[in-house]
Parts: sequence; structure tokens; C-alpha cells
Amino acid sequence: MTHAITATGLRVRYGDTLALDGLDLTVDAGLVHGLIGMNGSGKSTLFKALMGLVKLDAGDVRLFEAPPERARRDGRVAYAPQSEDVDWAFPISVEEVVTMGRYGQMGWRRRSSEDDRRRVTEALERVELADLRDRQIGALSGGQRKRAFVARGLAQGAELLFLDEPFAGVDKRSEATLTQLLRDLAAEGRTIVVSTHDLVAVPALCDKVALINRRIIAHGDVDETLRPDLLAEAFGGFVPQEALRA
Ligand SMILES: Nc1ncnc2c1ncn2[C@@H]1O[C@H](COP(=O)(O)OP(=O)(O)OP(=O)(O)O)[C@@H](O)[C@H]1O
Repeated sequence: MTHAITATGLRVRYGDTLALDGLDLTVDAGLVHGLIGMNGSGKSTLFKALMGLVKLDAGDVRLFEAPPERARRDGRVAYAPQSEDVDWAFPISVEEVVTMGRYGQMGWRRRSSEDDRRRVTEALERVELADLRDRQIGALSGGQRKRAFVARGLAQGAELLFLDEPFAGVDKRSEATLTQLLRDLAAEGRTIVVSTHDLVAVPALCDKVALINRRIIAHGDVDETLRPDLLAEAFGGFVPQEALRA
């Protein structure tokens, strides 16, 4: 089976903070993978490292057996950042955000072709945002914003999608819609990696899950990995209440 991700010995340091410390992770293609850890455990840093957007002090990343820069250049990987990392006041419409997924193929003039526009429309329809395509991105609900970023990845043709905390600030109904969408995309062979600290959402969404605390504490099937002892290790002794309900 092709590995969508092979990360070995990742170490990332910000000044005195060691954000990742010898992290190894292999992710099979065509599944939804959860990445679970407390605040500051390195989830966002791992996404940036996997995208080749942060300097590694040590280690190596392969996406589909190639360096991340190549997977990015070929449009095979897309990243939906955490809400806090997005400027929602920026005067850009939903359609323009999704069209950004086509930039890599458009050349420097950024003039969209018939094919670009068709792919953007298909992506908007796929995430059920076609009706809201002219709306300013900040005027969407939390769940709709996440779907707009998924649409950007789909317009790009990405086979590997990283979603950083997609359920933060999202109501239960939007969460269910997003869960179904991501499950459908995985069923088509795409690989989805989702970071969350919402453990309740995990069983319905994820095929596999990894617990992270600067390195991978455990990785495998959901029921084998969300064990109280492993969660305690990942969450530094504090097992979140949701874990007991999950
Ligand atoms: N640009 C930066 N400069 C300095 N320290 C950083 C930077 N980005 C992250 N860190 C630190 O690195 C550690 C890991 O941060 P990261 O954002 O990867 O964690 P996270 O698991 O995504 O957390 P959260 O869920 O709170 O977003 C934290 O201690 C954080 O304060």
C-alpha cells in the first residue's frame, strides 16, 4: 500500500521550545486519520512540517514517497489552517478562496480558464456552498468556513488534505455535515488528516488515530488508541472528560 505520509525523526525547535521531538508517523492512503493532543502538543507544527513550511532541525518527510515541496508543487496536498491563523476580515469571496486552489495551475497572470472555473464550481457544489459563492469569507459560519477550505483543496485536486481543528467553533449539525463529507472523500481514495482535541467526534470520523505530545505516543485503531492510560500519557496525566464519554 502506498503511504501518503512517512515522517521520521522530526525535530522542530522555536527558540527554546522543542515543538516536535523525534516524531515518527506513517499514514496509509485512503483513510481518515485523527491527530489528537492537548494545546501546545505540536499538532499545528506537525502539519507545517509535513507541508515543508517549517524548518526541520532533524528528520525527514515524504508525501507519496516524494519531498513535501514536490507534493505541494504538484498540488497533491492541501492545508486548511486553524481558524486563528486566518484573517477572516480579508475582503475576499468564498469563490475567490476556492479559486486560490487553482493558482498553482494558472501561471503568473492568474487568469482562470474554463476548466479552472468548472473545477471551482464542482468543488463549491461538493461542499454545498454554491449558493454562498459571492459571500465574503468572514460572513460564513464556522462549519461553512471549514468547508470553503476543503473546497479549495478539492479545486486544487489534492489527494491529501490536512485540517487543523476543523470542529473548533462548529455546531453539532455542521460537524455532522463535515464528518460525512470527509468520510466520502476518503471513500474516494483521498487521505484526510484531522487534528482535534474533541474526542467525541473521533469514532464517527476517523479510521485511525495518533496521540501526539511532541512525539507520537500511540497510533492505531480508534478503540485501541483512545485508552485511558495512553490518553493520560498524551495529555500529561490529565484525561479530558470527553475521553471518558468517547
Ligand atoms: N512561531 C512560533 N514561535 C515560537 N513558539 C512557537 C511558534 N509556534 C508554536 N510555538 C510553540 O510550539 C509548541 C507547539 O505549538 P503548536 O501550535 O504546534 O501546538 P498545537 O498542538 O497545534 O497547539 P494548539 O492546539 O494550542 O494550537 C507550543 O509550545 C507553542 O507555544
